[in-house]
Amino acid sequence: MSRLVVVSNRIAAMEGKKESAGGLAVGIMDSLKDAGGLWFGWNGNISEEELPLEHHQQDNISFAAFSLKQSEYDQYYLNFSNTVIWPAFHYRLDLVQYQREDYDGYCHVNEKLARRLKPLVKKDDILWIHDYHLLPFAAACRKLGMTNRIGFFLHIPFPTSEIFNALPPRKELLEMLCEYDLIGFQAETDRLAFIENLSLVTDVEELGEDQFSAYGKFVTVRVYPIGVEPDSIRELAEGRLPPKLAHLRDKLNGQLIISVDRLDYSKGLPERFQAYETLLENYPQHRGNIRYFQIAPTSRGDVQAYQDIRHELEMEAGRINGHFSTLEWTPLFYLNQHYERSLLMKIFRHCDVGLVTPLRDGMNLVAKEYVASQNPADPGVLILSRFAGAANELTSALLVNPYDRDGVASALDKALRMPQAERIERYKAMMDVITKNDIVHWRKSFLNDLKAVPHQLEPGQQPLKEGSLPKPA
Ligand SMILES: O=P(O)(O)OC[C@H]1O[C@H](O[C@H]2O[C@H](CO)[C@@H](O)[C@H](O)[C@H]2O)[C@H](O)[C@@H](O)[C@@H]1O
Ligand SMILES: O=c1ccn([C@@H]2O[C@H](COP(=O)(O)OP(=O)(O)O)[C@@H](O)[C@H]2O)c(=O)[nH]1
Repeated sequence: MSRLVVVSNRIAAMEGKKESAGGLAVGIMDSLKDAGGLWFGWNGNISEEELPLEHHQQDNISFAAFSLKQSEYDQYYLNFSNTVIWPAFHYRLDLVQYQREDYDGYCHVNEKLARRLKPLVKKDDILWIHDYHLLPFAAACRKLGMTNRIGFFLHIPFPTSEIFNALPPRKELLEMLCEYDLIGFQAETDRLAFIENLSLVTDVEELGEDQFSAYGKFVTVRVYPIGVEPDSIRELAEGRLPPKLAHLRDKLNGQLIISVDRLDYSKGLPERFQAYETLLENYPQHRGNIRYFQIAPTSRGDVQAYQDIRHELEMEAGRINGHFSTLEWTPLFYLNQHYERSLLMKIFRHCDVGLVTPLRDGMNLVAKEYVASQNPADPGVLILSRFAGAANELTSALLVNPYDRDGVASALDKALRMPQAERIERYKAMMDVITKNDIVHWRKSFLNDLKAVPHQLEPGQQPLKEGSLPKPA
């Protein structure tokens, strides 16, 4: 029987390791728990020695984890993935710092990982590759003669051509992506942007619904919005708050606003703090009666732009508290630390407003988790950015433009005053979508399609010739 092999840069923490805060690891873990299989990815360690893969079994999931050399971590992860692709794909060309050797290092790591994975893969295994670190992975596998079905899911947005054209290796990246049998995106806008970009660099023949031929390859391109596990979130959320937090909850009178994000410039944190400040300025009746908690664990702290955003936020939080605090009241709690996900779901349930306002986001699982954690009889209100993938599904949230601080302040005021009947109605509409498009639906629809779509290498076809991956002209 064919096995599922998942490859992603970030994997869920193995026993005894620090948990990583990111939607990709959460989503894949939830999805693999059910299907079982092999999960191949980075163990988070740097080592100059070429260490054997770290193997570990957890229920029906086998983990195989590699470490990276310092130069690989720098070029593949920090520089090309997180200082070129991540900012560009989140529409921040001003933060892109491209160097040709980083792109070479990125392709080199992809080729090396494909070589390390190959001995673990059986002929009829199905490979599911995740996210922007691994755009060239299928091309690297094909070069090694691997004929398995290989699918790819992009967790972040795919930019339109005005942005994508600025990337020097844009043609090579698109050509390598066409080595996948199936490419999945979070939203229709991402899918359309990919097809538009592809059509600008090569002849694309439309073969049928969502199916294209380009560079002599068949590729199917569809949308699969990632979901959550609503039942397990509800169970976690219903559990008891740890005594210290329960005590704090009892002490805090008034309404609570919560935000949880990796500390990332794409999440719109300074803009959000300023919107909260506008709320306190323009709606003084809330002063002394509300508290805003921002949980923001450090992420990618070795990248300069992430250090800059951290300093900016510290200053903003200090400024707002300095301006509005009284002896009895602190308006903003900024917690720059990671919280266990099981605890977050309980915290969500006790908060009246979930404030999720990224400037761009592939999906944003926190938005779905906040809703799924609520008490159906007395739910809180979700305020959600129009620019998060989740806004395509959670249309009953209060949708806002995160750049419009007056608009966000007004939505906060509305949320804090919303009658129970309206909160219940909006919650029910969102739960219907969250339940229908849950994580099982995401996994099953992607994998069923991957098994059915036209395959790159039908029997008799020759794999790609040996040689290096295409380089920029
Ligand atoms: O692995 P890191 O560099 O520490 O970063 C954490 C993850 O961040 C990104 O998550 C995305 O995937 C989520 C689930 O699909 C989605 O909801 C969110 O909008 C995305 O930003 C990144 O894409 C992952 O690769 C990282 O592991
Ligand atoms: O301190 C934290 C912060 C976040 N998360 C989890 O990390 C994921 C973040 O995913 P999301 O899609 O919102 O954004 P990403 O970080 O992947 O861009 C969610 O499941 C959060 O519950 C967590 O467990 N602890």
